Amino acid sequence: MRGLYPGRFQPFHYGHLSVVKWALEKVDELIILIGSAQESHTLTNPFTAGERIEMIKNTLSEYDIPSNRFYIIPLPDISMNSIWAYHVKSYVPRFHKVIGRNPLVIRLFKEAGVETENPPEFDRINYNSTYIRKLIIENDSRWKKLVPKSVIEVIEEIKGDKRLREIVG
Ligand SMILES: Nc1ncnc2c1ncn2[C@@H]1O[C@H](COP(=O)(O)OP(=O)(O)OP(=O)(O)O)[C@@H](O)[C@H]1O
Ligand SMILES: NC(=O)c1ccc[n+]([C@@H]2O[C@H](COP(=O)(O)O)[C@@H](O)[C@H]2O)c1
Repeated sequence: MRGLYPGRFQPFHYGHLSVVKWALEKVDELIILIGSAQESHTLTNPFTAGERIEMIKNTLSEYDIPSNRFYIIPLPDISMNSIWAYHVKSYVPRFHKVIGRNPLVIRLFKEAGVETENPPEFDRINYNSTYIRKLIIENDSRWKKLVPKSVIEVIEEIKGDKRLREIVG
């Protein structure tokens, strides 16, 4: 059984990691779909698809999750929501179930006849990328408590915190 977990992961945080661990108790393999792969250097999507791949791959390795249990696949958005689920299907290995809490994503896959499952919310107040980006912009180091060590390392290596502050102006 293979599952699909879509998200923007801007950045990948402990809530996302908890969803991945939760999903891997239900499926043999998980496809982590990095959506909006064409986006970067904006307030809501500061990191490139490649940077997000590094964050996720390094985190899963940090947590000893075997690499044969997951795929990390970036995918650009398309202009038609009505065919997005089919667009995803045509780019990734076959999957049996979609895991996620984004209502539009769930709706589009349900309409395409794909089974969906909602993971629980893991401390959504703190594990929330919008909040983490806000803390980074405000130069508030509490963001470092909300993401895995591997994510801090990637953000520091690419000077992603400085990038975000400069984008905001
Ligand atoms: N703390 C969490 N617990 C459970 N699910 C989460 C949590 N944070 C995000 N998710 C889910 O993970 C998927 C990808 O989320 P996403 O990358 O948009 O993170 P986010 O924290 O919601 O970011 P943003 O604030 O930038 O939208 C979505 O289905 C979202 O509902
Ligand atoms: N028309 C489309 O391309 C389309 C539709 C629905 C979701 N998506 C993508 O799926 C991802 C969902 O992730 P989030 O829950 O992080 O927003 C986003 O990258 C979003 O752009 C794309």
